[in-house]
Amino acid sequence: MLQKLSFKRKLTVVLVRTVEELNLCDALIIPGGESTTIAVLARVSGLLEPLRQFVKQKPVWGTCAGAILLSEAAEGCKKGGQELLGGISITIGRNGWGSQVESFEADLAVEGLQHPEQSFTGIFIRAPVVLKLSPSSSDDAPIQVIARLPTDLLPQALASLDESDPKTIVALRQGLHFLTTFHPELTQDNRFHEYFVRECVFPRAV
Ligand SMILES: NC(=O)CC[C@H](N)C(=O)O
Repeated sequence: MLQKLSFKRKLTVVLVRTVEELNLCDALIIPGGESTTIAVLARVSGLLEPLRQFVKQKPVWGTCAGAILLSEAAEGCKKGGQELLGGISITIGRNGWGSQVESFEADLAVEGLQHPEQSFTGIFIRAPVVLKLSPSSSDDAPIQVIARLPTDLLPQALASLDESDPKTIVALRQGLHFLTTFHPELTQDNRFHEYFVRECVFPRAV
């Protein structure tokens, strides 16, 4: 998705599996998958602490499981809890829309993307739900909501939610950090990738 974008500046994409590869990067996307597994693999490959340091300094976007790892607190974790990287001051709930069979797609209106008049197809696969926004100190960057799930599309169990409830938030940004609870990379639409690079990565690159 990133390689299909064209910017005036050069963008080099690296797959990160080691500390050496991480050290090559000015920004990082943590993909979806399974957040507990990603955390365990990060620990055994010696990446957990380097990732925590990276998150403190550089732009990071987490999609779905990646969004869980970027959250300061998570609910619905396996016994014994789960290691997180933190970076975004929210509490997130794993598998908040239900199991795999309750995965769904929804057309989202998103501000800040190119061609904002065109909706974006959000693909939600055992997606997490934003439970609480909790900026802990006045030093924290403000949390900016980028997209919400329209209340008429909410799963039955959540249908009565007020549209300003944090649970309707499906994309948000705090400073250099960005999360989507759905999977933009599973569409052919790279406007979220363009947004992340334009808004979070290039403005601070020297
Ligand atoms: N599509 C996904 O990334 C699913 C995330 C997964 N349910 C988790 O809790 O880690």
